[in-house]
Amino acid sequence: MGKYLVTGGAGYVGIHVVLALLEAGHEVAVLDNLSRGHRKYIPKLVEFFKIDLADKVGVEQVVASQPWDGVLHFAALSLVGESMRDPFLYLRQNYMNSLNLIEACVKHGIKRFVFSSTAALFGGVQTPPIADTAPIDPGSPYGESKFMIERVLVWAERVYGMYSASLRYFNAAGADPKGRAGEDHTPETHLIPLTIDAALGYNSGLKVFGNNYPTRDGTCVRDYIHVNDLASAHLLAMEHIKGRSVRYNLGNGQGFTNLEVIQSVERVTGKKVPWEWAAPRFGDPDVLVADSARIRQELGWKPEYTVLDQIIETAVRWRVAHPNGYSSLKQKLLVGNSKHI
Ligand SMILES: NC(=O)c1ccc[n+]([C@@H]2O[C@H](COP(=O)([O-])OP(=O)(O)OC[C@H]3O[C@@H](n4cnc5c(N)ncnc54)[C@H](O)[C@@H]3O)[C@@H](O)[C@H]2O)c1
Ligand SMILES: O=c1ccn([C@@H]2O[C@H](COP(=O)(O)OP(=O)(O)O[C@H]3O[C@H](CO)[C@@H](O)[C@H](O)[C@H]3O)[C@@H](O)[C@H]2O)c(=O)[nH]1
Repeated sequence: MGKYLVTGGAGYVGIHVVLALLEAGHEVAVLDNLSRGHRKYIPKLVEFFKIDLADKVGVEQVVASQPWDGVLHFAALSLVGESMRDPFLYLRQNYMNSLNLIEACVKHGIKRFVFSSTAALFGGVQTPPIADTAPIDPGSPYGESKFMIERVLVWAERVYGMYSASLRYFNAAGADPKGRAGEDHTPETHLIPLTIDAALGYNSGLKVFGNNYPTRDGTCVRDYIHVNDLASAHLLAMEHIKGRSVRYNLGNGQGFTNLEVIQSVERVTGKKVPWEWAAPRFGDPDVLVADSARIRQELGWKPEYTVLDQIIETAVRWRVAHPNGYSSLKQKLLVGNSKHI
């Protein structure tokens, strides 16, 4: 069993990976500044460091404090639309913060590092499905910032021998089937939780961004992967980082249009989703669908949740059980579409 440090472990994907690590019998500590995460649902036995990755000294103290078997790095700003509005924020913060962490890891002899990369590296210009060998062409500063971090990891390996796995996830979706965690961003900007909230009457309705993309119904296509399947990939990657670094595309291999997501939510909830057309969101790639053949072959990874309705059903169950998200005190705000970024 190992002891792992998880940055961004109070966030949506991070919390699910923390739970999976604990279930596998590992010890876990979380480093998070709580800017976009939730302290409340981190299990009590998990050591917690409230630190901003921009705090180079504080980050190094945490990395040096214990003999970590590995570091999993989720903490980041991660919204495509926001990054188009404030590109330098993303380029600076994601890159510099990760540099602080990676430098500390190298200095203190961390041997295994798993990094949350993204499908946004590809910009949607390739013919789907997109393999991990496809040319990199980020369509947003967010995607570019993640590519910059992948390059830092290349040099951390070449010069210092720190091996890493960069997992390029497509769209994370769903919630812990045991109901311990789910998606709760403020404001929420992601399609699936906003569509569910629209169906449940928790927001004023969904705006669908763009109807003129070169796809089967004119709306963008995404590949939705369940957070627990992402979590199992992280555990496998951590076990297998030995003697070389890897980069894997991680998705289900099936693309769904935004309108198909609405239809799925309607099937699962049995309710109509109120929605209307809105202007395209700057920076959105047309189609992102993964070819994950390499992680399947090399690590034996296999997603458990392959049907969109099944993925959405876990998210709906969590949302119905937690209408106020993680905070029992939080007032329900109509943030769905009025404040999208
Ligand atoms: N959600 C997706 O669909 C998706 C897809 C591909 C890649 N990713 C990547 O996965 C990771 C997790 O995504 P998520 O959806 O869980 O995001 P999230 O916003 O829910 O979680 C990010 C966490 O990082 C923390 N954080 C942010 N900046 C920090 C800083 N400077 N110092 C310390 N902590 C900080 C936040 O408080 C939050 O808890 C991100 O790196 C994201 O880019 C997400
Ligand atoms: O109110 C909304 C919100 C979203 N969308 C559309 O829904 C699709 C999916 O958008 P969203 O759920 O915001 O996810 P992405 O922008 O695809 O980005 C997610 O997936 C990427 C990987 O593909 C990750 O890197 C990002 O961190 C993560 O936010 C896009 O076409 C959006 O334009 C709408 O039409 N209306």
